[in-house]
Amino acid sequence: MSTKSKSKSKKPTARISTKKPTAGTWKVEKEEKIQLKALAKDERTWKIAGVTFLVVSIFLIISFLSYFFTWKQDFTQLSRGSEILWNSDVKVENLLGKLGGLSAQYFIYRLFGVAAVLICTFFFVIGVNLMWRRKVFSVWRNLKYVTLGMLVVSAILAYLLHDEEFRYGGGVGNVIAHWLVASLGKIGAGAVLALIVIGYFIWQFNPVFSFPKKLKRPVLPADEAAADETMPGEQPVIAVVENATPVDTGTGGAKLVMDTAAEKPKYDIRLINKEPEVHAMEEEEGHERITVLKPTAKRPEPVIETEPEKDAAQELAIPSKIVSKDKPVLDDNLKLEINSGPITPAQPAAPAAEKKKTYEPALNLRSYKKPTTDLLETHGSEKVIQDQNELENNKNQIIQTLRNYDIEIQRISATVGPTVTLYEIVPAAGVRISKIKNLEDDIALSLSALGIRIIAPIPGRGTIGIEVPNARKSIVSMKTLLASDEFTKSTYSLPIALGKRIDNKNFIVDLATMPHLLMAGATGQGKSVGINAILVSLLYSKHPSQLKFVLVDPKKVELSVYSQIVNHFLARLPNEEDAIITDTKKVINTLNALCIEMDTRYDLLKDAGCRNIKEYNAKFTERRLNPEKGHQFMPFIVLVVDEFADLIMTAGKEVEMPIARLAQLARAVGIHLIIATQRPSVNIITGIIKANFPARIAFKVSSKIDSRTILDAGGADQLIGKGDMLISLNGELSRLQCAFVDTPEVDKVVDFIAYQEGYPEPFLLPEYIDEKDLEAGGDFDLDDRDSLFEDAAKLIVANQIGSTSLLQRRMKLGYNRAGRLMDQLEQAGIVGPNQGSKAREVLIKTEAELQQHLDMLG
Ligand SMILES: Nc1ncnc2c1ncn2[C@@H]1O[C@H](COP(=O)(O)OP(=O)(O)OP(=O)(O)O)[C@@H](O)[C@H]1O
Repeated sequence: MSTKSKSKSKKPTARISTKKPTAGTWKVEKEEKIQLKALAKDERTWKIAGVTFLVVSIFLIISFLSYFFTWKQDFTQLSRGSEILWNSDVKVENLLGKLGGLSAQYFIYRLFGVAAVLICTFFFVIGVNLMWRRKVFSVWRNLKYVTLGMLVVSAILAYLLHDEEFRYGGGVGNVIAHWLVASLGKIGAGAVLALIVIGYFIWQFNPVFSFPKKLKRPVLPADEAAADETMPGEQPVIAVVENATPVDTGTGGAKLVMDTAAEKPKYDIRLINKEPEVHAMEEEEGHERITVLKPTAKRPEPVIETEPEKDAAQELAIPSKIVSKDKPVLDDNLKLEINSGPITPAQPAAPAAEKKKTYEPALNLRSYKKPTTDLLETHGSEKVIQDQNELENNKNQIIQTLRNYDIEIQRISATVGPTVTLYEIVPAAGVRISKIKNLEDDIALSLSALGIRIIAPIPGRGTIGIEVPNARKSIVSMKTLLASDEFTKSTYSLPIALGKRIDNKNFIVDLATMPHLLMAGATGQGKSVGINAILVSLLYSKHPSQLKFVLVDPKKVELSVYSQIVNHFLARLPNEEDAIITDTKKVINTLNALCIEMDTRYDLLKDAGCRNIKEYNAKFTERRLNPEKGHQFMPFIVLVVDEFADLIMTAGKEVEMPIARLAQLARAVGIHLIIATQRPSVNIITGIIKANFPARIAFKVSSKIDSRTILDAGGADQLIGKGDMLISLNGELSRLQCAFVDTPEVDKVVDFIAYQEGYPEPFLLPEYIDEKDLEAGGDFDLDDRDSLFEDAAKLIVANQIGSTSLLQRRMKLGYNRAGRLMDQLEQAGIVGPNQGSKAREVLIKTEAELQQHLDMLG
């Protein structure tokens, strides 16, 4: 079903009684239903409900808190129950009056005691979710915790404080505690409650229990030290080295020589809050490993204390213990036992293996769940229909037709696919293949079937193939492909389930290796379904932190459904409202912004010494790249352009050039392109585009020329439509039946994702300002400074590097804007002139000086 038909079906429908209605009643009934439905859908209704829940939660918390102070005075009155509400003579002290007092008395005294305050969070969570109309917090999880928490806490408080005047555990707590004491005795009940608390803490915090033991060999590999470049807000890593002999290296750092020959450890070494550069060096004779530790300047310099054993102390350049100024100094008699267990609560001395905790990009949307296959439909029976008569008839006709042209065959076999059957023939010796190929039309005519395609020869098989459409075709459901082991267990970076081959094997490929895809097909032949199949595959396999889409949809309807997941999976330009781009001018800006993103990513890769996004992300997740230097986890970016012809017609080179540039270079940095067009003519799929899109898909096209344009081969004109397609990949042409995913299914998948918590905003692409607009701006006028001028000046002065790419990276700017800022900084006398490939000189040395300078500029 196309989107157009979908929009029709989405209109609210009124259920109309089949009884013949009288004119008056019929109208009222219909209107009422529509109004109620509309009311439920109206966002204001949701907001009002949300505010109501929030008010209830605030009401309860205030009345509960007040109750803790006023219960004594109010108790007798409140015990009379709701009757006091109507009795104006009754006065209570609770801040929220009689209703507040009654609610508090009910929840606290009758039910859960102090633990009743947890119930307020439940109303709060529902209120917030309703207000924002999405799952900001998980109601189900909250309900679990609140219920369990109230039961356990009330029971514990009732058990511990049963003699108190105030009912800390409430009625429910008392009942549970009494029952436990009656069943298990006082000690048994206490033990059970303690067990629940301890169990909860173990479950929640998973503490490490281990006996103090001596480590066999020192552990401080280079990559662990690199991992010490902690993420902002994290605990500094504590490295523990034992059994080491520190020796002066003369490099300003220190060398720790691990002496495995020593019977007992010479030194216990502990580094706290260090930021070392660690280099693993070659083994030395008699020593197991050498590690050079060199503190860097940025963090507080460690104070070094020495506690060598006996006279070895004199040889040492560095001490056996290094502690930071702002951390508590460790006990002088450091013992190895300290290593194996937690040292102090503030300094989690994790064992070496645990210390190397990797950065998990998915953790910032921790509760995100990938869509499940039950959201999708199974279309038709899925079974390939083998009609024996049809097979026999076709076989005989093929043999007969070929015989008419004096072509004898040795053998014929058939493979029945979802849409076509492949007859493979082995011709008799001496028959020229080109002869069979030339007879394509005649064979088609005599088989009186559309869509005959002759493959002569089938590469690698030494046979000639004749594909004949099946009389009854089966639909390949997306659901089957996504549920298949090939898909669920695939290790691909960007797995896409495209469809089934003629031999019914699932065709699942990695978009990351393709690395870009060109799609063509006449209208109504399955292109939109194909694009949806690709997008849905990716949505099923990737977490929002790993993938972002840039969607270009000049037709405005095809991809609009994905706008709901803008904060999960979409990228957009800063200051743009719509993430789905429909306007040609914005497409140009977006493509150029992607080029900037590509360049920035290349800079980061270069800085990290990585060749591609995979290596880079691996290094980043191992915490070997410093986010303070602009490094960040790179999600894949997939650009989808639904109607490329429209763009090329209106914008020509302005669109073609950035697309070609991206197609040439963007693969290594994880940017992949999917470009679709209805009109695969040479002025649209130009040489330069074609050269950079090695993977191409053709649905049915209207002419052989179109087929040649897209595939460099005929055949696409003979496809039978409805998702029948040819894919040219790595120089090989395969016929597939594209997976079918209907628009309502896509809706469901998108809803499933949209309902979950997303990021606060879409992934932002760098800003791109058209050079033409810049030129129009003319010379820099100090009164007309860029809004980021001051920030840029501060950044440059703080770093003392006059580099445009620094501005680009740290301020997430496009090249043009960063360049313009740099020019303005030059004209303001903050940096010197351009020095080619070298960074500009920074003329102002301190922040104070800069402030003065800026004040002077006014
Ligand atoms: N893989 C498929 N399996 C079965 N039927 C399909 C498949 N793909 C498309 N169809 C059928 O063909 C119809 C048209 O497909 P689709 O909307 O994808 O065409 P299109 O090429 O995008 O057309 P347009 O360019 O006009 O939007 C679908 O509504 C569906 O009925």
